[in-house]
Amino acid sequence: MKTSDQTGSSETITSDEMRALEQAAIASGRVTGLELMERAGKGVVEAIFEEWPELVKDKRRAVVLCGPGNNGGDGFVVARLLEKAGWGVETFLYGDAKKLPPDARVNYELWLGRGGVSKIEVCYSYRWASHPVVVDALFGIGMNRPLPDELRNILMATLNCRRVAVDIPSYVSSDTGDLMCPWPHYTGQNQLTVTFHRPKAGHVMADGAQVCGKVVVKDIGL
Ligand SMILES: NC(=O)C1=CN([C@@H]2O[C@H](COP(=O)(O)OP(=O)(O)OC[C@H]3O[C@@H](n4cnc5c(N)ncnc54)[C@H](O)[C@@H]3O)[C@@H](O)[C@H]2O)[C@H](O)CC1
Ligand SMILES: [K+]
Repeated sequence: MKTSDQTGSSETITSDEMRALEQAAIASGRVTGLELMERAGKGVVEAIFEEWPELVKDKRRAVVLCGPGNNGGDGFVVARLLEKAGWGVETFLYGDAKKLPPDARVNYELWLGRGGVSKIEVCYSYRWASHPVVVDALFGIGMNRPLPDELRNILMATLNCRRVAVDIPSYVSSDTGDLMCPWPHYTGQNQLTVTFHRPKAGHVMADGAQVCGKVVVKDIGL
């Protein structure tokens, strides 16, 4: 597993340490959660074009799978920035938009100004081959229980696409690298994982070291 680190250190941190850093930066007034989310989404889009430069010129199609928390919020930022770059973007939300945390809700609303959001159930019968990029923004460091079967099945159907995990694939524990659902171990190919500030243990340990594929660490100014 390669980590290309733009922040100068590949030392891993825990999800608690990451949350504490984010909260301290926000509490200091140096930055807002919304600014951190925008930087995270921008970092994901940068990493996509760095990893697959051939995608820069064409107007491509992407699917963004957004979850009920701030990882989903990052996904709505990615959707907006790709659409602004001329891509055709479809977003799907797992959960209730009305229950999104504030920063994610802002980015959900911002995205609504540019495109629709479908319920994740629509993905159950999706033809994925026509989408070169699928962004997994379902769960990040807040994942705290096994992935529901219906979400696992959707992610399994995307194995042949260029897959981009926001922060961490939604079936990997960010603190242990354990798989949070039955998942084939060989699936690191055409998988890009874009995380923020520092790699997490889940990117370099246990099964996470395989299934995270190429891990890129983006600085979000913490
Ligand atoms: N804090 C910030 O300002 C920033 C956060 N970033 C991104 O945010 C995520 C962490 O967001 P958080 O809301 O804490 O957690 P998640 O989005 O990962 O998910 C929480 C959400 O999902 C529910 N949940 C957890 N596990 C499951 C499951 N297995 N099945 C169903 N539902 C589940 C849980 O109850 C919550 O509702 C971080 O990874 C970053 O991507 C920004 O990057 C920077 C700013
Ligand atoms: K994710």
